[in-house]
Amino acid sequence: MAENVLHVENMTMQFGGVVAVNNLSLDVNRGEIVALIGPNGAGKTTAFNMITGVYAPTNGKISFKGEVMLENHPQGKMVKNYLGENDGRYDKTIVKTPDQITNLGIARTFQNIRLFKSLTVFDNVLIARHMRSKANVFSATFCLNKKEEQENRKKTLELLRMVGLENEKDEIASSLPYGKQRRLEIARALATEPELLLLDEPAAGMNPQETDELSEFILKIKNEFHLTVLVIEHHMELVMSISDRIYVLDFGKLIAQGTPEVIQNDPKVISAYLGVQEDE
Ligand SMILES: Nc1ncnc2c1ncn2[C@@H]1O[C@H](COP(=O)(O)OP(=O)(O)OP(=O)(O)O)[C@@H](O)[C@H]1O
Repeated sequence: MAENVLHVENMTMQFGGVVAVNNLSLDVNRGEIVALIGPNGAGKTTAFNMITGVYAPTNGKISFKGEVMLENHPQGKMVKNYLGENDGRYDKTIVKTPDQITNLGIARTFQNIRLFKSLTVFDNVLIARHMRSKANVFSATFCLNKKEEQENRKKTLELLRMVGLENEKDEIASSLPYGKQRRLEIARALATEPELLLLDEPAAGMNPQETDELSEFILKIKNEFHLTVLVIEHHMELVMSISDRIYVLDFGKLIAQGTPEVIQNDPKVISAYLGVQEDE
């Protein structure tokens, strides 16, 4: 039987009077690539922000590898103002910071590339490794744990080799072409040794050749790093070519789920996208 890695249950995020994500449930099993798609403003990034601890959900529960990782229910003013479903179903408040979630084995990239632009490719990845290892930036700077730092540097180089950025290791991050900056951002996420990788619009801003290379790259790192992947993407060709299963959000609500074939032919999905321009 498939081993569940991520289980999202009745997750709702309400900002004031806006229900950005409305009672979303989804599962991602070990080794799968699952896509979360939907028109602009459907709530995809908000869903990622809850899973990675950026926002505490207003209501609902999220488990990672069978253990409850986050749980919440309407509190304070929201008790009266809650517009979502399943009110009263959850009674615990379990919160985690993004760092704690990274340490559990979940890493993400962002819609807008977030690199240390003036640092080298090597240092960008090395800093990300410090998130995971006992040595922090302070102890690394002052060489407090030489052996561990040597190991970090070795692993950083190995990772750059695996993602095809070894030749660019001494280049300044901002000088890389766009496609390679995206690859570096993914390498930084991999440096924290995740089991679950969340990619937020990895093909945004890429040309067709870069997008094709990205599809291959995602499949390659999935296999080489034994990853489970949840990806938000507007680029339908990429989504359909790499995903095992797809969830579709519209106005915060799940409107369809299934294999790429099922989703492509679902009238609800087609109508949600009608008139909506695809971001390339
Ligand atoms: N911090 C916030 N405060 C208030 N409203 C927010 C906040 N973040 C998101 N929203 C609203 O929640 C809704 C969902 O936004 P979200 O960015 O999650 O959509 P998305 O599907 O990722 O869109 P896109 O494809 O354009 O990136 C939108 O109506 C947005 O304006």
